[in-house]
Amino acid sequence: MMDLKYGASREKPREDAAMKRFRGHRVGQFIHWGLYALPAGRWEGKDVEFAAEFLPRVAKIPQHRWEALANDFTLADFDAERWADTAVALGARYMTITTKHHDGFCLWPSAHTDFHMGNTPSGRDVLGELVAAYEARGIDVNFYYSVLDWRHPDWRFTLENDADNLAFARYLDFAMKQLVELAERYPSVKGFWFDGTWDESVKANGWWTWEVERMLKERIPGVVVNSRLRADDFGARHVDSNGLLMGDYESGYERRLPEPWDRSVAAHDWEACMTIPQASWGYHQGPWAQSTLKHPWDVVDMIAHCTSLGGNFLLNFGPRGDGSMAPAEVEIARTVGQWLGVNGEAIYGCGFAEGWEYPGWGYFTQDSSTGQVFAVVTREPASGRIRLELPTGMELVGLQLLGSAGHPFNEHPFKRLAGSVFEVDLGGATSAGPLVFALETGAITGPVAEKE
Ligand SMILES: COc1ccc([C@@H]2N[C@@H](C)[C@@H](O)[C@H]2O)cc1
Repeated sequence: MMDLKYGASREKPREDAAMKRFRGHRVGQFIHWGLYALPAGRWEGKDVEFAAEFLPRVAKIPQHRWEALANDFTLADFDAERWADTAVALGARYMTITTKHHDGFCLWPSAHTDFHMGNTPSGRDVLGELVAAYEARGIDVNFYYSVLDWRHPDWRFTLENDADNLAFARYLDFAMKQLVELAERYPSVKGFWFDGTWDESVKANGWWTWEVERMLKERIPGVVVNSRLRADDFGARHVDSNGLLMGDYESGYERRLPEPWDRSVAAHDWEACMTIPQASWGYHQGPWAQSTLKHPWDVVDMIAHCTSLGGNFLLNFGPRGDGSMAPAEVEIARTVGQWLGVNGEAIYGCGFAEGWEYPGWGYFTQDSSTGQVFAVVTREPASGRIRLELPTGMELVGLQLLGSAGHPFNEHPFKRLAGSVFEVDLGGATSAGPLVFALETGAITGPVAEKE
């Protein structure tokens, strides 16, 4: 083991109440909102087929023209209560909001820059309104903060000379001041989600990332910080040079999930974040994005995939430039939330089902406190039957389709094929979307058909 000053602060996952709460949430609402929602992927009449929040870079928009968008950021249709209602509709237990994205615009009236909500027509404190609205509904709020800042004169991608080092030191000081400001202004925030930390300049300053984590945890006890913030003494990111996870959960899964399904992922806490269109986090009005929206059942599959490996799933919403939520995204939220309303007991507070192999037709999840195992069938076989392989020595006593309220176990037809292998006939099971069964199991006691 190397002697690291700025490596991981712990070898094992956190087991305190705040981390257990975050872990049990399983489903979160990501929100990307900023000036980029105004052009929404279109500039000078042309659709730019790239993530909407990258427009100033991809379309090479002069800084003064990008900054002028602040004058159009009127929040005419922004209503934090309605945003929070979409999180309730989705069944999200936490929300992560972009306080500042790569363009440097701040959704709060920061004292450390002039590029913020205070210098827009409404002057409203968007973060303050969101924290109040979400927490009034019992939904935790986390802050996304981009360390990368395209606008700040002291930002550097690389550090080529002493002048770069001096400038970047000023930048890190500015960013630290903004993070202290966020912690002081919004002390009820439950987590920080850092992005924009891949450049050489940040990797060469692992000490600063270590200091940010320390400062936040000192000011907000229990606060949860993602691994993406962290670099160690040698610039190793997410996982330090001794192979230990930094931060409180691994946050490398962006628009992808662990494929193939791999139980080793369940060794630590992690979260995957996902767009609803194929590849834009900010609202993109063009058919390039709007023709690629995910189906609610694909979102359900992703939620169950993450839960089955002990991870959280953060689904992104990109509100429009006027502050309204995109209707198509709200509709997806509602459908997923209705499914969670019936089947959420297989997701919330659940995780990896130790001893159960990946079944192929969906996922096994296990309630972390009761031990109850669930079968989430997201890819129903054409045969209409699923093969249920229990851990060796166990047998299926009965199973209950969630949502079939009050029906006893063994309501559903199944038969033993051999040993701990059973077949369940899904025929006739009706439910809106993927089926979920609660499994009643027991140890094999009597003689059974020989092992297959
Ligand atoms: C270099 O490729 C990327 C891809 C996505 C990002 C940002 N991370 C996501 C969570 C969004 O904020 C996206 O803008 C940054 C750089």
